[in-house]
Amino acid sequence: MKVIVSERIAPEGIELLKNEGFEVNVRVGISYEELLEIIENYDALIVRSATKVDEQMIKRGKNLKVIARAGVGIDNVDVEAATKQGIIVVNAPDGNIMAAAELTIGLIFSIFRNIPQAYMACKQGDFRRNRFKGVELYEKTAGIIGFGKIGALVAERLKACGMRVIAYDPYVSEEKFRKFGVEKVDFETLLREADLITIHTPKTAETYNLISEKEFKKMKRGVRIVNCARGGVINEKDLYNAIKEGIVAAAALDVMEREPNFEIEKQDYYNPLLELDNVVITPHLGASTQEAQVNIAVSIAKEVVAVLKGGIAKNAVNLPAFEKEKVDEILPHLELAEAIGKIYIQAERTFANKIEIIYSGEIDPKMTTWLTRALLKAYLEFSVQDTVNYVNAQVLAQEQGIEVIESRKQESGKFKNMITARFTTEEKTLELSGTVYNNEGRIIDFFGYKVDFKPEKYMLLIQNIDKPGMIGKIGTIVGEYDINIAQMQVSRNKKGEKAVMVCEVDGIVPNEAIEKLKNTDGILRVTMAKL
Ligand SMILES: NC(=O)c1ccc[n+]([C@@H]2O[C@H](COP(=O)([O-])OP(=O)(O)OC[C@H]3O[C@@H](n4cnc5c(N)ncnc54)[C@H](O)[C@@H]3O)[C@@H](O)[C@H]2O)c1
Ligand SMILES: O=C(O)CC[C@@H](O)C(=O)O
Repeated sequence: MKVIVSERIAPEGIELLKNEGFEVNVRVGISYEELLEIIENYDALIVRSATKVDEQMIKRGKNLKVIARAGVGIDNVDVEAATKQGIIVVNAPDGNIMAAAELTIGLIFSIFRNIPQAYMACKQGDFRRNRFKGVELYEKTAGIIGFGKIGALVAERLKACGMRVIAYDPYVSEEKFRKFGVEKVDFETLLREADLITIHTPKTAETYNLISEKEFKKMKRGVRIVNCARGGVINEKDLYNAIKEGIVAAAALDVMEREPNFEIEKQDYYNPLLELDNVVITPHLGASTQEAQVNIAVSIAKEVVAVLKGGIAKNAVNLPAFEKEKVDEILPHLELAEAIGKIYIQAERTFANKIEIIYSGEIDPKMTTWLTRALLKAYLEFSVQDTVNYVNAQVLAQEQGIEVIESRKQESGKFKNMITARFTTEEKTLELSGTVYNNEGRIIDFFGYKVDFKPEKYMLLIQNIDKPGMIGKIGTIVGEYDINIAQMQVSRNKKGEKAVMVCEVDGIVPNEAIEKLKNTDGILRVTMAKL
């Protein structure tokens, strides 16, 4: 597997990838055109904020399995195009939040006390301090737009400076505002009341140019503005005018709509805001601390390893999200859902035109889309040619004409939680159910037979007539092929009628042995399932 890294990330991440046996090509500053030429040779692409991963790049990346954004914002990656191509997009949502919050605070102090300007003057031998009289944060109102991870860290710090903190974020619970002691306000109130406005939203269609001429006109005269989130959220031309008109006293921007190439020492980059003395500009430094860079590189490398090795990416952005603490909880459920999909398709080998998945009891509703995808992925891996993964499983199922119905039930009988999948084919409907207890998935209903077994790597699934001697016959035949039976579950609904046996075996039972088993008196069906 080959990984290309197009921007500078900490060596700890590169080492981690190499130690996992991947070939890592670090090409810091590679041009868009060159990356386009070679991207098809790679399984993973690691970028920061400067590499444009657009639809064209993604289409050319025929072998890409994962695009990793070493940072938070993924606006430089066409996630939709990646999803369509079944490419997992991962980011590192937490690694640099403290770094970005602290830079924000630094920029706020800079523009309240003119620190960069005073420093520049001193460097030039001018120590006159009267030009740099600032204002205090104490008892002023700070307006935070975007009360997410970084917004909340900034709020805590500004409160410690004695500021009144108000925030606008329609997507955050009242509870979070209460927890941080921050006043929830609407957008208009924030614009009207804030002495400081600091932006912490992602760049989306909704936030693009969120602060433009109209908004500047509603602001307090003398307001100060910081953007350490994403360029484009503030309309730069309108900001320029608002500063010239004296509405905005000072601004600090770590991000801009068009950013220069951060790898080139000197370049022809022009932005009129650079001409204004009361604007402080930094080169997208928010994430640039030693700690954040190591955090991010390691986190992203782990994600890439997980995807390339067929595991689960914790920070996949084009998959339904769940909190990181939930990983341990979700994993056994995911494995169980996959096992159900794999067992059904291998046991029946018949296309189901309808799959109903019923989640009962204590299963976090946020998990269920993942579980459904896991089940479909496992099912489809046996029936479609394309590479199936969590991202494209639902789309592929739809394309295959499978009606997928997901539902929830409160009661789960004697089990704490239960996943039931009902597969409907042209002829019949079959059910498989499982539960997770003690962090382990177990199948509890095997096509209408009550069982209790842990899905294992190799399983021999047998339907037989319930009569004496069957277990012995099966053991003898697989034994002839040097296959050991590690465990066996037998279940019947009525004495003397049909029964099932699920045998955990130590390896794949050869076809010849399967044929022998099928020709044995009393055995109705035999399949080998590999999970
Ligand atoms: N300068 C840097 O180097 C740097 C470093 C890290 C993060 N960032 C950027 O900082 C921003 C915030 O990051 P985060 O980790 O806090 O993200 P987050 O997802 O935790 O928080 C973003 C918040 O914005 C809110 N939001 C979305 N649309 C909104 C709207 N229209 N109005 C108001 N609020 C809205 C969301 O509800 C969310 O609470 C992102 O843009 C990220 O890319 C920049
Ligand atoms: O790559 C960087 O340094 C910027 C990171 C930052 O903008 C982010 O969104 O995480």
